[in-house]
Amino acid sequence: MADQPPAFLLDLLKHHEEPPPAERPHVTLTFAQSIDAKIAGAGGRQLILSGKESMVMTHWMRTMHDGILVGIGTALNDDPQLNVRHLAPPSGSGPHHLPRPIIIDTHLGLLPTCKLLANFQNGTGRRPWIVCSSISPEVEEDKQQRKGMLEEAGAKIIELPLSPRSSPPGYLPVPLILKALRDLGVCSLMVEGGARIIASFLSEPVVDALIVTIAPVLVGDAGVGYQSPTFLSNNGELKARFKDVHTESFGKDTVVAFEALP
Ligand SMILES: NC(=O)C1=CN([C@@H]2O[C@H](COP(=O)(O)OP(=O)(O)OC[C@H]3O[C@@H](n4cnc5c(N)ncnc54)[C@H](OP(=O)(O)O)[C@@H]3O)[C@@H](O)[C@H]2O)C=CC1
Ligand SMILES: Nc1nc(O)c(N)c(N[C@@H]2O[C@H](COP(=O)(O)O)[C@@H](O)[C@H]2O)n1
Repeated sequence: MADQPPAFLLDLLKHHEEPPPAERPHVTLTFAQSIDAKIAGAGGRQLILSGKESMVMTHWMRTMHDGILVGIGTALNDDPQLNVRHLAPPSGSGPHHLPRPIIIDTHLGLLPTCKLLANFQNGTGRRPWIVCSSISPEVEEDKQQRKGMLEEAGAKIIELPLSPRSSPPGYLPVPLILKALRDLGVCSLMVEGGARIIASFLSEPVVDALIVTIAPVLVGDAGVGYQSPTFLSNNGELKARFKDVHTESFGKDTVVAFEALP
């Protein structure tokens, strides 16, 4: 097994050597999809779409980011670990860098028994950060209680104000999430999904690199896809927001990498 990330990742993410903008980290959006653009099965059933080789690529990518973000839908459905266990331990130097797990969880529905917290408790994972909407302790006793339980299990809770202008309504605004993470020292962020998080990040001009693993399978209409907003230029024509910069086979999968257009 290679002892460093694939060359295309080193090249695509070399902007990480530069400081990120003041208002957000460098952002990489990445996920695996079927050829019919599904990221999960019927009813959201988790699908292991990536083969071993592309999964190893994804774990190398995880080592290259300060933080790794998923939405609460993914955290509850998949109970992910977001670690780098598919990589062989490095020879010589210390262990691989582990990204900080970050969960976007408006209402604090994450289970204190989830694997991310268990891994932190047993010393194999970093302390998870949970981003939620501001709590009014007097009127939201239940949420305040859940906050206490999650903190007791090891989580750090980051509260952000929900704005009436939040888009979509009721969701934590992506720019606000990114500013908070940047202020906490996260300079590079890997966003893994799921469907709603992908749609939200695609609708803001905040994604620097987009890396999609395409598995040669058809999931069918019952599977879960993601929405990709349409952007039109002033004369009403479709406006490209990304340019494809690299395509590579990893085992049976195809990985396509894009860079944001200025
Ligand atoms: N193939 C792949 O690579 C991947 C597949 N998946 C799959 O995706 C599915 C989960 O996707 P989904 O159910 O959409 O859940 P998500 O993981 O996308 O989480 C979405 C939830 O996050 C909260 N949220 C708060 N602010 C925002 C915001 N600005 N934008 C979006 N969400 C926000 C909302 O919760 P609330 O309603 O509580 O406010 C929302 O419902 C699973 O089936 C999983 O297996 C997931 C990751 C990768
Ligand atoms: N790269 C990739 N390929 C797939 O086939 C997937 N289903 C995912 N899912 C993402 O990885 C998370 C699971 O991570 P762990 O294996 O538990 O470390 C899952 O929650 C999705 O974010 N990714």
